[in-house]
Amino acid sequence: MTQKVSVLVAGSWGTALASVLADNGKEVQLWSRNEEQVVEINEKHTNSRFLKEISLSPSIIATNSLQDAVQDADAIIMVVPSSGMREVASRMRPFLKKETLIIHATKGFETGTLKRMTEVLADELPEMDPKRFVVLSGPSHAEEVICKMPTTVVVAAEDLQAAEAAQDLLITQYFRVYTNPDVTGVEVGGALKNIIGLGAGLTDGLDFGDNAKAALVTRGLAEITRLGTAMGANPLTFAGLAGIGDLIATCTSRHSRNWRAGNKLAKGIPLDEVLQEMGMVVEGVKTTKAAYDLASRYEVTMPITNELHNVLFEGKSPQLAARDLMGRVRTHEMEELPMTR
Ligand SMILES: NC(=O)c1ccc[n+]([C@@H]2O[C@H](COP(=O)([O-])OP(=O)(O)OC[C@H]3O[C@@H](n4cnc5c(N)ncnc54)[C@H](O)[C@@H]3O)[C@@H](O)[C@H]2O)c1
Ligand SMILES: O=P(O)(O)OC[C@H](O)CO
Repeated sequence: MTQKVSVLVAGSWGTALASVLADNGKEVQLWSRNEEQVVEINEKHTNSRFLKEISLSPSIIATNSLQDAVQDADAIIMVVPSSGMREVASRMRPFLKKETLIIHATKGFETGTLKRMTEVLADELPEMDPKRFVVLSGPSHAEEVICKMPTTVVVAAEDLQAAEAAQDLLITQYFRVYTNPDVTGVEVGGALKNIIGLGAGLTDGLDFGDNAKAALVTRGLAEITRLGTAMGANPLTFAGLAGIGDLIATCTSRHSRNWRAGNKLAKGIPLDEVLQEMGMVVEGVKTTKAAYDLASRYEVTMPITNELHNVLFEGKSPQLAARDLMGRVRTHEMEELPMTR
């Protein structure tokens, strides 16, 4: 029997994942709260606001009804920005079957609570087994996936069967899906790489050069690993797709919203104007604040996050932030490894 999969919501990434599912022969519903967008997807098979000039499979059915999208679904992929995860999860709860597989592909923490997205899902969907919540992450820009360009991602769940079920739903010739049991690591890696993506956009915008960007990515990975490990992640996860893989994509791609936002900040455009101009979610901004607070909660040193926080929210100039990063007290590369003289 054909599996029914619903994707919530019809932003860039949700639409690209709906497309992968349709190519994989699934019966796909794509939920949006925007009526005009639903009509456009069903009648013209386009989603022009998010993915210009792309024709979608006519088999993707858009709907405005959350009940229709949720009630008969074998699997639901949640791709709402982190700011909307709790609201959408709570609204779908009355219609949800216990057996439905819940996957999320959102990269961020909840503002205020600092919770990971599977923790927010566990709060709002208490009838569901949290071990079966799956997170999908990795280097995957919607603009390339929608064109069927070769892409690899990782799905993580505590329950291997749930991760494999997600893998089965999505794996295609051009979309290769790996499994990983480390939910915390995959969620933390996916969220924190956006901070470094913003920093890479700033670095490139200030013409700091390739050495500086390589340093940012490498030392960024060090602080992601430090916080992630303190939160319970396996450090090896950060050497994988949800860590270094996604850092490379976000810090080097012209598609990256975080890189583009950082690049605009380097031109002196104020943050609120940058976000307005982007018109798409830039998760790294809220994640910088969350990571700054998490670093304090877990007593972890995160100098890049700290300086980016000062640039975004305290009015510090990026040039001064870079100077202060370079001028930090001297240290050795692997803090955990003892040095001998
Ligand atoms: N775009 C990508 O290539 C990509 C790739 C991997 C992961 N992601 C992650 O996916 C998530 C979504 O990103 P995106 O790029 O698709 O965003 P987007 O800006 O393209 O679209 C977001 C959509 O969510 C809708 N929305 C926001 N709040 C909502 C709410 N409370 N209820 C219902 N709808 C709501 C908006 O109207 C919009 O349609 C982010 O966490 C992002 O980091 C994006
Ligand atoms: O466009 P960005 O910077 O939000 O990144 C999108 C994806 O997370 C890349 O894997």
